[in-house]
Amino acid sequence: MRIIDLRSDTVTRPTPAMRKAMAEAEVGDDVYGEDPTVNRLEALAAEMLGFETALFMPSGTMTNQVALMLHLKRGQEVIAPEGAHIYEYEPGSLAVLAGGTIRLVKAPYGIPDPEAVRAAIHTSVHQAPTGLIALENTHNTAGGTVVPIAVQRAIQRVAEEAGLPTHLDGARFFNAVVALQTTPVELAKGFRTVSICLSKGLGAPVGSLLLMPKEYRAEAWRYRKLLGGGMRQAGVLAAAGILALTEGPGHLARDHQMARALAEGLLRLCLEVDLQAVQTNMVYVQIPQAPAFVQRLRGLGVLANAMGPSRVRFVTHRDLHDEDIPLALKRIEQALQVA
Ligand SMILES: Cc1ncc(COP(=O)(O)O)c(CN[C@H](C(=O)O)[C@H](C)O)c1O
Repeated sequence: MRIIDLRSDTVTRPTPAMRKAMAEAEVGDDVYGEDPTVNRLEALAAEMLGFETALFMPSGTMTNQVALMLHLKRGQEVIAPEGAHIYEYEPGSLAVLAGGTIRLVKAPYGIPDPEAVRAAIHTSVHQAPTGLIALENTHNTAGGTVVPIAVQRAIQRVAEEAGLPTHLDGARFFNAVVALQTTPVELAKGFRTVSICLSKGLGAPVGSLLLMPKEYRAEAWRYRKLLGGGMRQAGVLAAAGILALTEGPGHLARDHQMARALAEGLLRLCLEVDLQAVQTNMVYVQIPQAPAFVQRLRGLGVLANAMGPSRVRFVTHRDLHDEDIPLALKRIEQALQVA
């Protein structure tokens, strides 16, 4: 039975072209800055997003956390949208590594109100001083939803008026670029730092990049080393990362179409799906006893994640076959009947 893996776009495996590039990659010791393929990847990412430099790291958690360490002094607070990954799924790293706290602001569909962000900025001596404003685009737990550029700009203005830096968790940055039909430079503009993942929808096996001004690089490099993220002949991974950046974005529109088709199919099964939130490659659906449902579904050959007691997430990605969505819907219907 073919297993249809809809748990996440992190499950994407390297393409044959990536494996060939990995095998042939020119490498050196990246801790000495001598891996030519890593250097090429970092220069390519910086050029694509309009930043002065980029640093290659093993995960998006690390690129986010190094950014938080760069921006926050101990005891400072980061303002972020409710449901932010840096709060929900980066196991308390903010407190452990940056020594910071977090203040979540309401963000329907992952979109905070700029005035709510302004109101959340701490100025009183009795409060943890705000040190950073972070956004997430696309926003994972809101449904893979997109934050409009106008809202990003408005929040960047709020930050600027308060003398605060901004960070973008762009784990699915290119999904937002495709959904907004904009350019990477336009979407990244105005942020002090941007984290992007190569290992999700873009298809690389490993890796993320932190985009930043060049004056941050030395400190970011040190934090990466401190966290054990200094890699040696990482060109083997960076070679796949280069293809992820050059060829990956072209596949994302299909992922988004498949998610839409899945969402419409789930609605036909009378399941509760907010179609307005299905904007990229994710579909969240309300299903009672979600963990038990996901287990039943696994037995029928479809993998998904329960993201709460009654919430299931399905994520589409480039490794899926065209027939996988109709087949998955048939199996989901069976899993519902068994309940
Ligand atoms: C918005 C965002 N920012 C950062 C990360 C962290 O990336 P990695 O540390 O997994 O490379 C993720 C991973 N998200 C993973 C997934 O969606 O399956 C899990 C939840 O951690 C993310 O969704």
